[in-house]
Amino acid sequence: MSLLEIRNLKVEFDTARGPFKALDGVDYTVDAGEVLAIVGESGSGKSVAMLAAMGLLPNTATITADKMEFEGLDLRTLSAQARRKVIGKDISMIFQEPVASLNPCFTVGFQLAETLKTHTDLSGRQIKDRVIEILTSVGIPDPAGRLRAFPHQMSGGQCQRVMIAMAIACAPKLLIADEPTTALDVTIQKQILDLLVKLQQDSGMGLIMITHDMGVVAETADRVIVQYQGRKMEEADVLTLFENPKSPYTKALLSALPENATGDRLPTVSDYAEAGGF
Ligand SMILES: Nc1ncnc2c1ncn2[C@@H]1O[C@H](COP(=O)(O)OP(=O)(O)OP(=O)(O)O)[C@@H](O)[C@H]1O
Repeated sequence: MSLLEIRNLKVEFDTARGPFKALDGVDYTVDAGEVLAIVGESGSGKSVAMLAAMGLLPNTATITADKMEFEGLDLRTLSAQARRKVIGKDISMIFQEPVASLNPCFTVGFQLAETLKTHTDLSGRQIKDRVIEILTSVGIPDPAGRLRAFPHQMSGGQCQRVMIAMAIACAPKLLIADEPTTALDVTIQKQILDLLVKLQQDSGMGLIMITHDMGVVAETADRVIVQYQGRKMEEADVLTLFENPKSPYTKALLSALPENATGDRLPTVSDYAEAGGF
């Protein structure tokens, strides 16, 4: 049984300008121990798909799917109470804006402890020990001292490490990382990616990496789904995708990498599109 299995997922938003189809019949499967990258340009529906699976879309969204299961548990029919037991514990998510994702009014230690209080039966002492242990595992120096730090007293890279710590605090079976390095400096990006891959390998959890960056795909993924305008263009293992891309859109994405620039300007995906798109 797959960890996450979604069939024919469709999401439509009710907007002031009428219905907007953000996702049109996409399938996703992730197994334990696997890294799936979902890649595509902004607006292709990468985040919407995962937010739909986690039940985090606003009620202007109409979600349908033939199947949406986590370890065989039907996510479509879960009550709010049952969902809270799964989301944040067995499935957790990190977002691209680490500083904005943390609450500025509470210390890092408090926020981490809250996650553990919500999802475990650990005592106060055990929670403190576990918080220090997790901060150590995500590479925060002087973790005991940092418990009392507020998010604004930490760098963007450190805040992202704290977000990762919160996400893995309850040893999730599936971690969804939505553009986790986009807001960070290039050197820090590499460190955070390496950390995520190490944590994934050590724990054997499934990891879904949402990204628009083919470099991130190459560094992390086992398998890749390429999305464009709410549809799946291609799915392949990472080597096949880079060596033998099938879809014109994947070829365009790869051709538009800066290292493939030949003229005096960087190529864009649309340079490779046929009239009317892909
Ligand atoms: N709450 C909403 N109401 C209306 N439209 C929405 C809503 N949330 C997302 N959308 C639209 O759905 C489409 C897909 O959005 P999504 O955030 O999944 O894109 P993405 O591929 O993750 O891109 P990005 O990397 O920019 O987040 C976009 O056109 C977006 O504007």
